[in-house]
Order: sequence, then C-alpha cells, then structure tokens
Amino acid sequence: MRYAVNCSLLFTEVPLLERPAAAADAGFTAVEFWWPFATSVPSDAEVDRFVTAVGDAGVQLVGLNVAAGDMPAGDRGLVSWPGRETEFADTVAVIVGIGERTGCRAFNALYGNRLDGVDPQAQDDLGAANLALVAEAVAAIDGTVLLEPVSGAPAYPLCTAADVLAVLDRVGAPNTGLLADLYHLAVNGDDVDAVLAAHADRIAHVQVADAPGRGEPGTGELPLARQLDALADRGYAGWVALEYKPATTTTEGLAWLPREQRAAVQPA
Ligand SMILES: O=C(O)C(=O)CO
Repeated sequence: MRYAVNCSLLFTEVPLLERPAAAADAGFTAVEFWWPFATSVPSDAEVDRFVTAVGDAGVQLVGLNVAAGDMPAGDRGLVSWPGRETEFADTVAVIVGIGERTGCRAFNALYGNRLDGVDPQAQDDLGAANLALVAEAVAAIDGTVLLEPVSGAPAYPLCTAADVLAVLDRVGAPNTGLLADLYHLAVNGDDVDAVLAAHADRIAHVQVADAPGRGEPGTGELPLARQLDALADRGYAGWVALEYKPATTTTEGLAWLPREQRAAVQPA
C-alpha cells in the first residue's frame, strides 16, 4: 500500500505550515490536507507559504480538500450551497493553481449539508453543476475530483458509496471518483466489504481510521488490514491516507505503521 498522511488531523502538535516537515521527519513522502486556509479565496502570499512548506519538506501533496465552509461550525462543503456559486468557482481556480504548482491531482469536493428552507432538488441540481465545473477545471491539469460519504454530519446527504456514485453518475465526468473513507462508510452502516467488492474500479482515493472513535488502526473494531488487502487484490493501486485523530500523540499513534512502510512512491 502507498500511504499518505493527512496533515489536518495528524501532526496537529505543530502549526499547519510545519506539518509537511513533521510528516517527512516521521518517514512519510506523501501528505494530504483539508482546505488549509481560513477563507475560500486566500491571498497569494498565503498560497505561496503553503506551497513552499510542502515543497521545502520534500513531500508530495497527493490530496487536497476544496474549501468547505466553516468546518468547525459544522459546514461540510460548498458544492450544493445555493448563493455561494461565485465563491465556489473562485476557490476552484485556487486549487487548480495549487495543483499546477505542487503536482497535486486529487481534489476532494465536499458536497455540502442540506440547508433549512432550501429544496433538496435545487441543491442537487447545483451540486451536479458545480461538480461538473470543478471536474472540467481540474481536467486541465489531469486532476480528479473526489466525492466522499461523510459521517458525523447529520445534514450531509451522502452517507453511502451508493449515494456518492449516484451523484457521480449524474455528473458523468470521467475524471471523478469515490473517496472511500473506510471509517465514514462503516460508521454510516454501509456494507464496506460489498462496496470494495463491487466498486474498486471507481475508488480514486482511500482513507482510514478505526471505529468507534476515529483513532488510528487498532484502536477500534474495523477490519482495516483485511479491507486494504481486499482492495489491493482488486487492483486498487492508489493512495491510502491516514485520516484519523491520534488517541494520544501523532508519534505514539504511528506505532501501528512501521517506519519503512510510511514512504511511498507515486502510483503509476
Ligand atoms: O469532515 C470530515 O470528517 C472529513 O473527512 C472531510 O474530508
């Protein structure tokens, strides 16, 4: 497996711009981030600092979340949020620029919560249009748009792999894929083994955490090692990102993954 580490949930002991170097020190060569800026359209200087932090650390950025609103307040994406279309288009332009400069090619576009008083059909119509927009934009850099089922967000409508695949089928863009977060899928009650068996070819990125608790593998009850083996057997050769909340410290929590398995090379 080719592992990457999510620097929005791990290495939070140090400031965000120091995390790529912390990941490199721990033996990783690939990182991913949730949207790393306070606003959907950061200044050029903020983008420069982020790109420089990744480059100076010598790690590869292999996944980046598109701006998703105020995540600590509960927002989970702008894709299906009427009234924020211009902001979404502007932030897409920023991710394309970051992709050009870093080589990042996978962009996780969180779909967005259902909104009080807004017709779900209208949200889904906008969601399809915005996903088509971001897919077309990142196609220019050979990028892929990831769509993810999320747990712990009661108003987020995409809970299962089937929910995500139905949206992607509607969008119809070739450069989209399922982000199979094995934790979110399991917590939402999806049949993860069946998803991996039926849809390995549509999985463009994988994330792992154990459940309950969203801690590192081994802290819960999920059969993650077996499921990753099943994915490999079915030809999945993409990234597996560690996207969990370390039970104690990041370093202690990494004991489950021997250092020699942390470095990765880019999948062909
Ligand atoms: O909101 C979450 O839990 C996520 O995994 C975002 O990517």
